[in-house]
Amino acid sequence: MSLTVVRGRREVLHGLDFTIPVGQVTGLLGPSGCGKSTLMRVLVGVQAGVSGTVTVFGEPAGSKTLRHRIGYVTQAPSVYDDLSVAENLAFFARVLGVDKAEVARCIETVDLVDHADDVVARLSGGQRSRASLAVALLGNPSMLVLDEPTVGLDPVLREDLWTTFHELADTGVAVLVSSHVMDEAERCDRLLLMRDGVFIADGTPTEIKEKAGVDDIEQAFLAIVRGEAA
Ligand SMILES: Nc1ncnc2c1ncn2[C@@H]1O[C@H](COP(=O)(O)OP(=O)(O)OP(=O)(O)O)[C@@H](O)[C@H]1O
Repeated sequence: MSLTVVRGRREVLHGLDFTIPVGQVTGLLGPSGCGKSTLMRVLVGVQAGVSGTVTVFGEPAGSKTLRHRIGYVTQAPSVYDDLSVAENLAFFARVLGVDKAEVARCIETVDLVDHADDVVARLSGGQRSRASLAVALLGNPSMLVLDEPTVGLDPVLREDLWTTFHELADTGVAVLVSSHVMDEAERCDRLLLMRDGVFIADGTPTEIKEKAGVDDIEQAFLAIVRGEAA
């Protein structure tokens, strides 16, 4: 059954049907307030007011058995300012019951080895995002849900992060990345374009552009919206 979510008194997701494939980076793109974070909260099992059937690796979203299989990074930094990167990772590894050896692996994956002993408060915004991502990688999740992970980062850091997302997808992880900026679209293997709580397109960037008869995703988004309004 399709996914519908009511927040407060308003329905914010209206009957969505979708799958998130493993081994790919799926972009969830749409304007601010269209429902991207809500959809992500449903997948990790923390959203109330949900109707419909949402399964992740064959289990109902939010099942206890999925706890270690999903890594989630929200828009708010999820690391402690007064601990170093390594101390943060060691702390969360203990909380999650994950092997200590994981700490070094995750720090390496996000390329923070040179800053492992730096206190988070002294890191740049991009490095802080990487530290949050490293926490989400503890326990080797099969699915990564990343809510606007590249917001506010400079182009070089954004490029590096996208490379990391693809490397993770290449190991078989299902990577879901949200963004409200359409220029991130081309970096995704597949896109779910969202507006006002519905999907207006679902496909590869090339498929979506071809179908809309334009050569960039922002134009495709506008063409689809105008087409729907017509
Ligand atoms: N706690 C809440 N209670 C009621 N409504 C909410 C709540 N949080 C968000 N909403 C509403 O749900 C809708 C979807 O919000 P959501 O945060 O999912 O959008 P988004 O696409 O992630 O936006 P952004 O890109 O700004 O993060 C919005 O209309 C918002 O006003």
